[in-house]
Amino acid sequence: MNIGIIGLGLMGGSLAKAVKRYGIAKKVYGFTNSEKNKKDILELNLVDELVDLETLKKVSDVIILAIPVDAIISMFPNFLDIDENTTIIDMGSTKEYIVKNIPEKIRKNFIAAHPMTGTEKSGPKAAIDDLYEGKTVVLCDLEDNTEVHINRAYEIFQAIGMRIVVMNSSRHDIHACYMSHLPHLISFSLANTVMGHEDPKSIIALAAGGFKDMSRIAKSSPIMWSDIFKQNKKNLLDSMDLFEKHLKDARKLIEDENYDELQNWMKKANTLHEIL
Ligand SMILES: NC(=O)c1ccc[n+]([C@@H]2O[C@H](COP(=O)([O-])OP(=O)(O)OC[C@H]3O[C@@H](n4cnc5c(N)ncnc54)[C@H](O)[C@@H]3O)[C@@H](O)[C@H]2O)c1
Ligand SMILES: O=C(O)C(=O)C[C@]1(C(=O)O)C=C[C@H](O)C=C1
Repeated sequence: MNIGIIGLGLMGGSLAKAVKRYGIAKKVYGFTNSEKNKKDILELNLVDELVDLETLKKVSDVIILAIPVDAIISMFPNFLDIDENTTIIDMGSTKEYIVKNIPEKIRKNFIAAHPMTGTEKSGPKAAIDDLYEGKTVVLCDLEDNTEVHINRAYEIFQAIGMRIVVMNSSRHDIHACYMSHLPHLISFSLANTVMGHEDPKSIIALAAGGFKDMSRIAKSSPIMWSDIFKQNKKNLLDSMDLFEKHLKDARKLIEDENYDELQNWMKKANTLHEIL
C-alpha cells in the first residue's frame, strides 16, 4: 500500500521512519505546509516524495493526519472527494471534537487514533526511529467505520509494534486529560512559576533531576498544546479543579503543621508507582 503523511514533525516523521523500517508501505508520500521544514524532511529522507495535497490524495491508500488538532478539522473539506477505499487516520491528542466534526461523507473512512507516545520535541528533526515500538494506540468510535478501514489501521499499527486499545472518544478525552493534558498544563505552570522567581544563572547552576523531570514537557509546542487545551476545555477545567483541591489540602496540612497526615498524603501518592 502507499501511505501519505500530512505533517512530518515528531509524530508524522517518526511514523514515516517506522513504516519504512517494517516495509509496510510500497511508497511513503508526504505533504507539509511549511517551506522551512521541506529541506529538513528531504535531508532526513523521511519520505520517498514530497507532493502537493491533491497528488497525495490520489496516490495514497492510507492518509495519515499528523498535524495539530485544529488543523486536522480544517483539513476535512479537502477530503470530501476521497475514494471510498482510501483510509484516513488522524493522530491527534484529542478525539471527541474531531470525531464530531468528521463530515458524514467520509465518516466510515476516518479512523480516529491517538498514539500514547511522544516527546517534548517537535518538527522533522524530532522524528525518531522507534517512537511507536511497544507503545499503545487508542482507536475511537470504530462502530462508525467500515471493516476495510478498521483492518488497515490494525495492520499498520500492529506492524510497527503497537498495542491497540479501543474506546469511545468521550472516555478517551477524559483519560487523556488526566494522564497527559493536565500534566502538561502543570509543567507549563511550574516552569513559569520558577522562571518568575529564579534568575537564569541560578537555574543553570542549581537545577537538578527533580526540576528537570517535572519541567521536561514544558518545552512542548505551544501551537499543538493550545489546540489540545481548547478542544478538551471542559475536562481540563474539571481536572484543574481537582488538582487545585489537592494543592489546597497539602497547603492546609503544611500550615497546620500536621506532618503525620502530610506523610500519609505522600504515602498515598507513592503507591502510583506500584501500578506504573
Ligand atoms: N508530540 C506528542 O508527544 C504527541 C503525541 C501523540 C499525539 N500527538 C498529536 O500528533 C499531532 C502532531 O504532533 P507533532 O508532535 O508531530 O507536532 P509537530 O509540530 O512536530 O509536527 C506537526 C507538523 O505538521 C505541519 N503542519 C501543520 N499544519 C499543517 C497543515 N495544515 N498541512 C500540512 N502540514 C501541517 C507542521 O509544519 C509541523 O511540522 C498533533 O495532533 C498532536 O496532538 C502528539
Ligand atoms: O512523553 C512526552 O514527552 C509526551 O508528552 C507524550 C504525550 C504524553 O505522554 O503526554 C504527549 C501527548 C500525547 O498526545 C501523548 C503522549
